[in-house]
Amino acid sequence: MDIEQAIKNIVSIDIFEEAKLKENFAGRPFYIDYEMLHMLVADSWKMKIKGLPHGSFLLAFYENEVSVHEALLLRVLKPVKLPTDVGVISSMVEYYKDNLKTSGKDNKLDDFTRYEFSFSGLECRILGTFYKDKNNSICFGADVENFYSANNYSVYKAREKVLELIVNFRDGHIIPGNGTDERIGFVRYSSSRRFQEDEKEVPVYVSPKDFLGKRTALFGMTRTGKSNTVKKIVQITQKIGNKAKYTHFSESDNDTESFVEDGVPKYPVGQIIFDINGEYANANMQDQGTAIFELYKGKVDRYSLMERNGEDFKIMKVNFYTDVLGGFELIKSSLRDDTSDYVNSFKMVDLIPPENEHDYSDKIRYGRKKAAYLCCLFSAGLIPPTNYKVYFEGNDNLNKLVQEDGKINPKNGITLKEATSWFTTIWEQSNSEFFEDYKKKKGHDWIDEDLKALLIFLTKKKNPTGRQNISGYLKLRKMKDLHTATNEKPFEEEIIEALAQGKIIIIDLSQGDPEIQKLYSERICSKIFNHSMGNFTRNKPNNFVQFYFEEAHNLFPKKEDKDMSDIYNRIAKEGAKLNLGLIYATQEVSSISSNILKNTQNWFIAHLNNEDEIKEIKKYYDFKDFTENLILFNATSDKGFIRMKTYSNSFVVPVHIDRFLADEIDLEELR
Ligand SMILES: Nc1ncnc2c1ncn2[C@@H]1O[C@H](COP(=O)(O)OP(=O)(O)OP(=O)(O)O)[C@@H](O)[C@H]1O
Repeated sequence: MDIEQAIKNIVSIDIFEEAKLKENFAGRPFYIDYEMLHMLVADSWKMKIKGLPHGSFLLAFYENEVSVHEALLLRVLKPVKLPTDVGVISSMVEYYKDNLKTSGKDNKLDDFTRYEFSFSGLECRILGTFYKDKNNSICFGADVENFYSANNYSVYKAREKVLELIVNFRDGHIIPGNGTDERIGFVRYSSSRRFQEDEKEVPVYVSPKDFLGKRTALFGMTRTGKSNTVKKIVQITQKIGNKAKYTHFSESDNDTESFVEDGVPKYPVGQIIFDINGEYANANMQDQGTAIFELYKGKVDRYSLMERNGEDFKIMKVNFYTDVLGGFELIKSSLRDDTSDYVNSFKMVDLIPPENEHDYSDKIRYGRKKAAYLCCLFSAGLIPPTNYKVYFEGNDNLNKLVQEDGKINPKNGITLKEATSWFTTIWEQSNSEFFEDYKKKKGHDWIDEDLKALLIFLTKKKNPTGRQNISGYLKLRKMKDLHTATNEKPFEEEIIEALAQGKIIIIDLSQGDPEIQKLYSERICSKIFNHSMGNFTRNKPNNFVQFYFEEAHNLFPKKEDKDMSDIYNRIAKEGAKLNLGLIYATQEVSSISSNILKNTQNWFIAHLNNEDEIKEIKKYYDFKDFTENLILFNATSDKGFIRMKTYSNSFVVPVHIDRFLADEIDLEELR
C-alpha cells in the first residue's frame, strides 16, 4: 500500500467508534482537572492492552450523553496514590513478614486480597480534546474546554489505527493526506519492548512543509542516530523538492506564496550540508553505502577544502586579489580573537570602494589603501595572478624618495614587489619634511588612519624609524591555504546557482581545523543569506534552501552571545521570510543561543546524559514529561529512539526513526 493510500485510510478512522473497543479498556478516572487526570487501573486490564508504558497515549471518553462526542487525549506519566493504598501496603507488608508467598502459582493470597492488590493509580497529562464539530468532522484542541466529574469517563488505550490517527493529527483540523507527507518512523514508547514487539507497528508521518523554511533541532549524545535522522530529512526534502511545480524562477512571478495549493513547493528545494566529519561527502563503511553523495549522484555537488585526487570534488578557494572584500572578510574572521591594538586597527580598515565616482580625493586614497592591503597579502606569501600589477596615485616627490630617479611610478602600474618597497620607504620616511608640509597645507595627514594601519602591518614596524617588532603580515600566512590565483567564478556563486536548481550541496569541512570550518560555513551562509535578502528586497522569489549543520555547538553563537548580527542568529530569526530553513544537530543543547532555540519549530530529542542539557529541553513544549527517560539509554537498541515535536503536531510523539537505507530510495527520488 502506498503512503498516500495509507494516509487516506487513517483519515477515514472515527476514533469515537473505533477506540472504544472492550479489549482496549484501560481504566476509570477518579480525579480530573484542566491538566491532569488520575485513574484506577488493574493488572488484568494492563495485561489485556499489552501494558501501559510511560508516554503511551490514552483516550478518556465522556459517556454520559450520546450526542456529546468528546474524548480527552492523555499521556501516561507515573503512578499515583489511591486512597486505599495505605491499607493495601500494610496488608502486603504483613504477608511479607509472615513469609507468605504473594506471587506465582501457589501464592497464599485469598481472592479478595489478590483483587485488592491488583489495583493501582495512574497519573496522566491531558494533552487536549478530540471532538466533533458541527460538520461532524473530528477536531483537536490543545486544551480542555470543560470537564465533568470523573465518573463520567472511561479510559481506553489508543492502539493501531486510532493511535496512527492521533500521532499523525495536525493543526487542529488538517489531517495528513495531501500526498506530500512522508513516513519517518514508528511509535515507540520505551527502551524495553517486550509488549510493544507484539503490537502492530504504528507508522509516523511528517509533513515536509514543517521543515521547509523552518528551524529543526536534533539533540542527542553521540551515536544516538542524529545523522541518520538528518539523512531521512534530506531524503524527505528531496522527494518533495522533486514535486515542485516550476523548475525555474519566472521573471514575472510576483506572487510571494512559496507553496502551490496542495502543499507542494513552487520551486525546487536546495539543500546544503556543512559536513564537519565528512560522513555525508565520503563513502561510509559503517553505514553500508548510505553516504548521501552516492545515493543522489547527479543531484549532489561536493566541495572540499583541498585538492582530492581522482575524486569528483570542487575546491573552495578564494582569489584574495580579485575578491578583495570577500578575502578581507575571511581575514577579519580569522583574526577575530586577536585583539592587539595594531591588529584591531587593521581589521577596522575600510576597503569598500567609494560610492561617489567623482570624489577624486576619496578615489585616490582608496587606491592606495587597496594597493597597500594587496602588498600585505603578497608579503604573506599569497601568490598573485600572473603579471599582476597595482595602479595608484603616488606623488613625484615620494617616488623620488623611493628611488632617486623616481622611476618606480605607481600611476603607471607597478608589481607588488615594487609596491611593497614603495610603501615601506614611505612609512620609514613618514617623519620627513614632505609629510610635515603636506599636513600644514592641507590640515590632514597624507598617510591617513587606514593607510597607517596597513603600513604598520606591512612593515611590521609600529614606529616608522624603529625596529620590526610585531608579527604584522605574518599573521596572514595561514590564509595561503584558502587562496587560489586562478580566475574562476567564486565558488559561492556556483553554490547559489546549484541551490536554486534544487541540488544537494555537501561542504566537506573534515580537513579543516575548527577555525577554518567556522570561517567557511559563516562565509557561505552569509553569501546565501545576502543573496536571498537581495531577492526579497527586490520582490523576487526565493526557492527554499535548507541548511544542515552537524556539531552545531562548534559553529553557532554561544548561549550568552547576544550578537544578533551573527549569521546563524539572522538565519534563525529572518530565515523564514527568505525561505531559508535550518536543521542543526548537537549534543550540547545548553550551549546553543536562546535566540536560535526560541525560533526552533521542530524538535527531535534522543538520549541526553546530563541534567544541564535536560534542564534546557524542559523549557520547551511538553518535553518535561520525558526528561527522566531521556537520561536512560541502551546503546544497542535505542539508536534512533527519539521524542519528536513537529511544527504542525500539537504534542510530543515518541518515535523510532527508520533507518536510512540505500535500497529504499526509489527511482522517483533520483529522477
Ligand atoms: N533509526 C535507527 N535505527 C537503527 N539503527 C540506527 C538508527 N539510527 C542510527 N542507527 C545506528 O547507529 C549508528 C550511529 O548513528 P548516527 O551516526 O546517525 O548517530 P549520531 O548521533 O549522528 O552520531 P555522531 O554524533 O557520532 O555522528 C549508525 O551507524 C547506525 O548503525
